[in-house]
Amino acid sequence: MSRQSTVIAPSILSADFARLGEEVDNVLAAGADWVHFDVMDNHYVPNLTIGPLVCEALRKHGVTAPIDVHLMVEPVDALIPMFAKAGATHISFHPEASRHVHRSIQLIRSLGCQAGVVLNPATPVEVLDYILDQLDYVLLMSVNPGFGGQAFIPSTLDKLRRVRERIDASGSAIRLEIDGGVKPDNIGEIAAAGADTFVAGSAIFGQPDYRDIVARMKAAVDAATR
Ligand SMILES: O=C(CO)[C@@H](O)[C@H](O)COP(=O)(O)O
Repeated sequence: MSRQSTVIAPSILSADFARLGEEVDNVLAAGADWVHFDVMDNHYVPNLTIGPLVCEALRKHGVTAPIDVHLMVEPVDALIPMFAKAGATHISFHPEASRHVHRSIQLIRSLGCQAGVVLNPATPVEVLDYILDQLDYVLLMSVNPGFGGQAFIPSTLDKLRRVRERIDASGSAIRLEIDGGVKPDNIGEIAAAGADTFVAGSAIFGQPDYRDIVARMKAAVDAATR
């Protein structure tokens, strides 16, 4: 398996927004690798969150870590340049929300960002067939998008294995990211099924000790993949 290095990407959806800069500083100082930035439009998903201004504010605050923007919006193309300008390093979108998926991927890459597509729990993996060679990462949703704090959908494990097979067969360094219901007690089996990049919101934010929870997650991944 051509697994990439382990990345823990806390979803700021579960952070205290009144203290966002401090929350992000603390979680990065605790050993997290990326900032996962959930953008919801109350149209593609039934919730409304944050936009490029907040991404830019984190950069101005001094955040230098990768910012992994997950667009849960429809349509997607107009927001891509705005997030690239605001400091996003990674931008992913849902294929159902773009009329021209290949074009949206090319747009992300043309702006110097890493491009990902996001598969909902009911989106078939075959959607990757004609775009995998254009992607830097695939994000599998293990909950229905729109809210933090939901339970991991178990059938995602089989889907992870199927996507991992496709990535390995491609021979390319494509990351496999998982998002939704990731906790210290299931991250090991999720890693064993093929994920290397782990989004976790409610499991991290709100915990008394970010360093402890991030370390426990990384240790569980190591134990499951060594
Ligand atoms: O994109 C989403 C939800 O749509 C996720 O990023 C969640 O925010 C993850 O939260 P937890 O399931 O880890 O609490």
